[in-house]
Amino acid sequence: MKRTLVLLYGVACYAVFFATFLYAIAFLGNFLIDNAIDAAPGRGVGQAIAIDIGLLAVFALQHSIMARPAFKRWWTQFVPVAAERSTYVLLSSLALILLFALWQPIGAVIWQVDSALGKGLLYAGYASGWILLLTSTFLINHFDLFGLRQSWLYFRGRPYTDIAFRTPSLYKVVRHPLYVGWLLIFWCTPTMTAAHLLFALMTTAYILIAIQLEERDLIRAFPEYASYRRRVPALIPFTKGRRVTGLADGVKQS
Ligand SMILES: C[S@@+](CC[C@H](N)C(=O)[O-])C[C@H]1O[C@@H](n2cnc3c(N)ncnc32)[C@H](O)[C@@H]1O
Repeated sequence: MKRTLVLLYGVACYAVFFATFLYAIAFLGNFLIDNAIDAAPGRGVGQAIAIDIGLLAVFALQHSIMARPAFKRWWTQFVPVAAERSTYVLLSSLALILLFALWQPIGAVIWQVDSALGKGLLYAGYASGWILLLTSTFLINHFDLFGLRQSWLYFRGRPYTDIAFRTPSLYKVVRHPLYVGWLLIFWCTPTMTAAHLLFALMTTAYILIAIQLEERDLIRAFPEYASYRRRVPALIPFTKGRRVTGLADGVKQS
C-alpha cells in the first residue's frame, strides 16, 4: 500500500511539474496568457519591484536550500527517502506557480525588436533554450531529476542507486548546458520590459551562485569532477581559460 502511494505521489508531483513547465513557456515568452512577464503594469513601480524580488527570493531559497545534501539528510527524517525528490520538485513547482500568479509587470520597455529577422532570431534563441534545457535533463537522467525514478524503484522494491557522474555530448562542450538553456530563455526576447530585466538579472545571478554550490557538492561526490572542471568551460563553449569562464567558475584559471 505504501509503495503504491509513493508511486502515485511521484506521478502527481511530476504532473504538477509538467503543467508548470508548459505554463512557464507561455509566461516567459508572452504567449497565450494575459498576465505574462511583460504584461501591462498594475501597481506602482516600487511596490511591483518589492513583490517581484520577494517572489524570486522565495524560489531561490527553496530551490537551493532544499537541494543541499545536509538539508536532505535532515528532512528525510520526516519525508520518506523515496518521496524526497518528488517533494522537492513539487515545492519548486509551487514556488513557481506563486511567482506566476503574483508577478507584477512594471512596464518601461528596455528594448523592443520589431524587424522580422531580429524577432525570428530571438524566438529561435528562446526555443533553443527550452530544447537545450529538456535535452540536458535527459542526458543526466530526466526521471531521476524529477523524482519518478526514485518512486518507481521503491514501488518495485528495488534499492535506489545514485546517478553516476556523466559527460555525454553537450556536457563535453560546457559543464552546465541546462543552465545555458535557462539563460537563453531569460534573455532571448524581442520585448524586454523592466520586470523582465529584473527577472533576467536576478535569475542569472542565481545561476552563477548555484553553479558554485552545485560544483562544491559534485567535487565532494565525484573526485574526477575537479579535472573535468579544469578542462571544460562552465557556460560558454570554447572559452576555457578566458576571463568570462573564470568568472563563472569562481576560480582563477591556470
Ligand atoms: C538541475 S541539474 C543541472 C545540471 C547542470 N548543472 C547543467 O546545467 O546541465 C542539477 C543536478 O545535476 C547533477 N549534475 C550536474 N552535472 C552532472 C554531471 N555531469 N553528471 C551527473 N550529474 C550531474 C547535480 O549533481 C544536480 O543534482
